[in-house]
Amino acid sequence: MNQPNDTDREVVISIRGLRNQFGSQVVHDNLDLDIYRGEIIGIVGGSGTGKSVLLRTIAGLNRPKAGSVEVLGIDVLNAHQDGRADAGVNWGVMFQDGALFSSLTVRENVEVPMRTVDGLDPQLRRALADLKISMAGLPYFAGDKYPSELSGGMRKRAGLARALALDPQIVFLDEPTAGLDPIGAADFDQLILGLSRSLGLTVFLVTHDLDTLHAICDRIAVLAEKRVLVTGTMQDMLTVDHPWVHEYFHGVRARAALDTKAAASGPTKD
Ligand SMILES: Nc1ncnc2c1ncn2[C@@H]1O[C@H](COP(=O)(O)OP(=O)(O)OP(=O)(O)O)[C@@H](O)[C@H]1O
Repeated sequence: MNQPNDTDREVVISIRGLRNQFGSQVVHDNLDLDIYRGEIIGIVGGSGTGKSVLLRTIAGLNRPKAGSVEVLGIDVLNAHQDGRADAGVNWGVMFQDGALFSSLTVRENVEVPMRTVDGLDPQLRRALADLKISMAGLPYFAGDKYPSELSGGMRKRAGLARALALDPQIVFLDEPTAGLDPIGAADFDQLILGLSRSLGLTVFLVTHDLDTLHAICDRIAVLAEKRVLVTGTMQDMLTVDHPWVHEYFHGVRARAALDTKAAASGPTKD
């Protein structure tokens, strides 16, 4: 279910024939996926279908058994060290709980990736970290706080600030709205949408959150049967004849998410 102009779009992540296996458990088998520049793609699938493993594989944190993963033209599985480093600075990862270093302040956490940049003046590094902290929607004083002093939502924003540290072209977000209240989740969605549109960021978003899919995702990729079963818009998903996909996009929670979206769009004209 490709969009009509998919062939004209720049592919920034290309996955072919991916196989991930742990012991006898095959998680992905012959998985293919293309991701386009500037899009927000939501990765959905039942529990254990390998959404996080896919994220980790693309980000070079998990070595697959077979297949190819190209990010921004670099073969990340076989790139020599320099090539891998080049690709690495072009993406940032935000894990579910922010995965911050507890012994460092938020600012110091955001500065960690920046320390890989040779010759960066410490004062400038600090100022850049403060910029990322405010881009992630945190108040100015958050930079001096330790992760334990922040709410869960603020920790996620701090994790996002760190993912943005090196001005990446792609960000990987693992269930960014999990554990947030509905208002906090909606705010986070809008933050991601704003960053993607203003910076041209490509966003790879693992989520279970139907509101997020409705609110900000340009495309959705469904993981099932060890591969990407289908990709397309939310509208496309409603027509997919597969038991899990049908239940997910037509179930009670899906209807509630549709109602939320309709309410957010305001009254329709007759
Ligand atoms: N390092 C690992 N070693 C062994 N098994 C693993 C490893 N990483 C993931 N798995 C297994 O791979 C499967 C897919 O895991 P993954 O975390 O990607 O699922 P998921 O789709 O993100 O699930 P959920 O929606 O519940 O978060 C699971 O059965 C998990 O136990």
